[in-house]
Amino acid sequence: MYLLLRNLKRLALPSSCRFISNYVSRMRHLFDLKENDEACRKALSSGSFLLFHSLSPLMQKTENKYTVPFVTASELYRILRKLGQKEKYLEESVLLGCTDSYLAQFALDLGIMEKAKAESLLQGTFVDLRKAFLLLDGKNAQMLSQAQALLRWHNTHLYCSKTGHPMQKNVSGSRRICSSNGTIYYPQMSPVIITLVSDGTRCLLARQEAFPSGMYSALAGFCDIGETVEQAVHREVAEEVGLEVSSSKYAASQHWPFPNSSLMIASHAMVQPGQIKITLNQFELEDARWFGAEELAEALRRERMPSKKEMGTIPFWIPPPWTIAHQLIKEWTQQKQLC
Ligand SMILES: NC(=O)C1=CN([C@@H]2O[C@H](COP(=O)(O)OP(=O)(O)OC[C@H]3O[C@@H](n4cnc5c(N)ncnc54)[C@H](O)[C@@H]3O)[C@@H](O)[C@H]2O)C=CC1
Ligand SMILES: [Mg+2]
Repeated sequence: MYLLLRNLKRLALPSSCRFISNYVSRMRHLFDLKENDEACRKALSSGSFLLFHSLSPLMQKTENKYTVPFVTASELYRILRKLGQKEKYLEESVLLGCTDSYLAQFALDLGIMEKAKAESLLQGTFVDLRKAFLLLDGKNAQMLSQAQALLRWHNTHLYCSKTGHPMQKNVSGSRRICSSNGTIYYPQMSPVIITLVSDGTRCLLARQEAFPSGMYSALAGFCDIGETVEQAVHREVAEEVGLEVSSSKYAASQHWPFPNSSLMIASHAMVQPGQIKITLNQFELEDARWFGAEELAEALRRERMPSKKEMGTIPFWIPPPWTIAHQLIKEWTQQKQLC
């Protein structure tokens, strides 16, 4: 009965597309591809693919612009053959989404193949994702973030953590199943808070030693088990800069692939009146400072990471426009300049 209902539901999908919005019908189509291995296998043969090598995405440069190409299935079959792989390798792909015309989009890592040969056949370069993020716009970066996080999760969950037996991925990559006892594992994300602390006239940005030179960002930190988002904001600000938050307000969220896969939950926070003395936690941060609206407005006007050659020394700069940190800084600065 269940199977009959499932099949009827699946059969009903294309005709129902006439009555519901494109978005809803695409989401139903994707749900079907995630749940149904046969449908997803079929979608692989007409889909398009973002390619990675050892988790570094393929990028192509045309004039001064970097793009992230989607390679068609037929082109990919041809390249796999030239790299000595069988067509079956396509099933290592993970499903990302689908186009407005229901063509499925996947990501595939060619890490077991020769990198230089793959780059030459694909006329592109596999670029470290952190570097790629500084060269791309928001839409491309968000797609790469999702793709790399999913590929990484599969790559690091080859065995069941309970039985030690190998796990198999379903065709879409929405889960892995233990070959011994059937336990299902789903891709995981860690909740991370990111908060822009303000004293009413300035806001606080900080940098870690590992950040690129000159870059400052909002305070961020992983949520502890058992904590609410508000508690995590309170604790992280106290831990990292020794200040006490009096209120915080949710702003937005963003998926972030580093160091594994995080859901960044962004907020604006205020400190207790008069509490503005920063006590830096030197295990976590290299520096933290208060910045005024003028200084931030200037940083927002700069499009990209400043070049050393142009500027002599690297001035203060903030994360790229599509990052949630940038969005928080922009919102705060716009609000201050309206006042
Ligand atoms: N998208 C954006 O605009 C921004 C994103 N971020 C991201 O926020 C994340 C968290 O920021 P941090 O200041 O590094 O966090 P953090 O302040 O919690 O410190 C990191 C330390 O937390 C510990 N930790 C606890 N749970 C962890 C987990 N699930 N995974 C890894 N480490 C864990 C580790 O000891 C690690 O060294 C980073 O991944 C960073 O890339 C940071 C700033 C801007
Ligand atoms: Mg932190």
